[in-house]
Amino acid sequence: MFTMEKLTDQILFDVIKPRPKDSFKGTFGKITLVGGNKNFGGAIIMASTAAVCAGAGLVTTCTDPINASPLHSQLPEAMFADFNDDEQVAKLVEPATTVVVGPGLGDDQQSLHILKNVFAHTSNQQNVVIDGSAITLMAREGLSQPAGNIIYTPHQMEWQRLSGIKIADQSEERNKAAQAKLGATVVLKKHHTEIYTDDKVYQLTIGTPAQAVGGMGDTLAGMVGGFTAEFSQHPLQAVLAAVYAHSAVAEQIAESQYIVLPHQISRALPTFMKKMEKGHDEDHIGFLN
Ligand SMILES: NC(=O)C1=CN([C@@H]2O[C@H](COP(=O)(O)OP(=O)(O)OC[C@H]3O[C@@H](n4cnc5c(N)ncnc54)[C@H](OP(=O)(O)O)[C@@H]3O)[C@@H](O)[C@H]2O)[C@@H](O)CC1
Ligand SMILES: Nc1ncnc2c1ncn2[C@@H]1O[C@H](COP(=O)(O)OP(=O)(O)O)[C@@H](O)[C@H]1O
Ligand SMILES: [Mg+2]
Repeated sequence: MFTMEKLTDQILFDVIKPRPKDSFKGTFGKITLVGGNKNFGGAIIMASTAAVCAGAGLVTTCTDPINASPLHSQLPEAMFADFNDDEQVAKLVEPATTVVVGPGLGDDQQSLHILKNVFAHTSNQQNVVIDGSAITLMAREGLSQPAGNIIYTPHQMEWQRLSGIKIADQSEERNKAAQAKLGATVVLKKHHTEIYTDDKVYQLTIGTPAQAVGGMGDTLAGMVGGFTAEFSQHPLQAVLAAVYAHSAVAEQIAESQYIVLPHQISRALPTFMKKMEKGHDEDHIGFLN
């Protein structure tokens, strides 16, 4: 048996620091997100919003062209590329600090083609966040894991598809063994999300059913992408901080709302992170206040 390490707000203070004065957007990483077919444009827009609001330096969204105007009307900070243009996607994937693939990608032949193209152009220097449809497609098609520091963000059914472990059988021990085989970080999303890494298993002890809303995981994928791009010196710490911040902000919003809209978490992030950069102080009664 492994003992899960419970995450605390310390992870936020460890990761979120004042920005160096001598910096520019390139200091905070480039992120390329790929997803959002004709039906699931919202997913990649939510992921991209999370990445921008988390503070990634430059954000590019590769998606179906039908999503270009909705993307820009919500988020002019993001650049757009057509996810069907293999060459352009390759050019955007290669230099990225972090690639996020899967939110709303879909699971048809076009989605599979796009995923294979992305996987062919990642490298070991990059963080690659694999979410949603990309996990489902990998499992169904038996695709090899691409190069990179791989971070999977499955919900329990996606993890069942990827690991072969039925939801009812997803024990810490079995999950850890499956993670070790993959050699990747696995963020197993649920109430009290678990993060499986090479060395340790971490557990989130915050989070609320007010988060059980479509798009909540898309938002997390964008935050994990944003944090790993921005805080790229410590990619694992960045993943843990993103998971923690996602639910900490949600809890704060849920104090006055029955449900939390995923984009509200993203929009609250700049203010939340400003509080975190100050670290603990004597007035620190709880960062939620
Ligand atoms: N606005 C948008 O554009 C949105 C786009 N989205 C995009 O849609 C794509 C498909 O993703 P997906 O998660 O919706 O579907 P899929 O992978 O088939 O899994 C669902 C199946 O698994 C089952 N299930 C069992 N346990 C579960 C658990 N703990 N958590 C979740 N599911 C669980 C579940 O059971 P049921 O709920 O039916 O009882 C059902 O049978 C993906 O690319 C995503 O990014 C969404 O983010 C929504 C907003
Ligand atoms: N009851 C709950 N308590 C805490 N967190 C939850 C709860 N239900 C869902 N979540 C969170 O919401 C997110 C759902 O992810 P996912 O199913 O991939 O959503 P989507 O694909 O619709 O964006 C995860 O981060 C999960 O931990
Ligand atoms: Mg999801």
